[in-house]
Amino acid sequence: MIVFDQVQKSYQVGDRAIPALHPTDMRIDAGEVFGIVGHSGAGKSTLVRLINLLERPTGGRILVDGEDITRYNPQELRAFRRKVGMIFQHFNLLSSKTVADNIAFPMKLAGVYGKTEIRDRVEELLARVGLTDHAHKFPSQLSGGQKQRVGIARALACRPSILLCDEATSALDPQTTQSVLKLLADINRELGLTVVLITHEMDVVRRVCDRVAVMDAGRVVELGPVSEVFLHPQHPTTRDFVFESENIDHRELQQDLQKTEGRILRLTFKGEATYQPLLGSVARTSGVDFSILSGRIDHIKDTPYGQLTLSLVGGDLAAAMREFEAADVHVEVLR
Ligand SMILES: Nc1ncnc2c1ncn2[C@@H]1O[C@H](COP(=O)(O)OP(=O)(O)OP(=O)(O)O)[C@@H](O)[C@H]1O
Repeated sequence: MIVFDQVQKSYQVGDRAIPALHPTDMRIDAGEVFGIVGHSGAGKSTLVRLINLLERPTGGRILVDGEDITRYNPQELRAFRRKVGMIFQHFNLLSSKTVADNIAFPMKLAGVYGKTEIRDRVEELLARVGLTDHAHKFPSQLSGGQKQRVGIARALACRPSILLCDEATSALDPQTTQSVLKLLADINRELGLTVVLITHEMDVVRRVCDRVAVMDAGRVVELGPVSEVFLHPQHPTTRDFVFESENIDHRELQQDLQKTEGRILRLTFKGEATYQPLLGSVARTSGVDFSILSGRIDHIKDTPYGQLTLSLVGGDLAAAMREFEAADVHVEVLR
């Protein structure tokens, strides 16, 4: 488990201290995929680089499995860093080394692994990321997705318990993004390692994360399970991210709503409720007429969800709302 206890970070630029992370309390559980979302400059990279002390906090304590890592001596810090792998947006591979040598590099650098152990581990990792046939190629001969797979294999070389991903899919096309995210999800599930993932796309969070922190101007402004934060965003920054990921133009939506009669509800279905033929039965029993203004069905990690915006006229509205709620549907009155 990673615990931030009043952690803060300012960068010294000349005689000015620029605050990048205001005092922050936060917990990342062992074995979860934890997303950090925010606009450029919000402080995401700073927060993540504090976890392996690539940046040192200017205040507060960072506890990993109960130990304050800011108090480690250089030897303890070197051993700790082997337990934390990292992957980057632009892969950061060594262009003069082959795929196999890139993966072996952190093990050689650590100086604590034998030759056979390194060779076996590289072979195992090449198979794990699906690059066995590319072992002797150089990074320039690989696609973006393949380069990131090398980055992932290299990050896993020393068997870390934490994997930090800094915009790991931002340079990839949508299809390659999906396959890299699937690989990260598989690794998290099979190896049980904690994944901390920075992104500016809520869609990435929706696909793989268990919990998410939303950052704005050096502060965590919202934090919770993805299903809560994604389906019921509270902070304006979070709402912007969710609307953006759903391609909703908020102004257009407001204009559409103004043209519509009656009560406007947003219904959120989760899990099995997503597939129930509920609208017809509610309309029949309550006598309410409805028209659908917008709707979508998708998944949050493996859980299906649906969201419908409806306008309702006539009938017994209170009875309709009771029936929705009894079926575990979250009802939000928009107007
Ligand atoms: N080494 C540095 N020296 C001075 N200021 C820095 C340094 N690194 C980051 N900052 C500043 O700290 C703030 C947070 O930066 P950070 O890189 O953590 O944000 P971010 O959310 O990761 O942004 P991006 O998505 O663009 O990478 C920004 O105002 C940035 O300009």
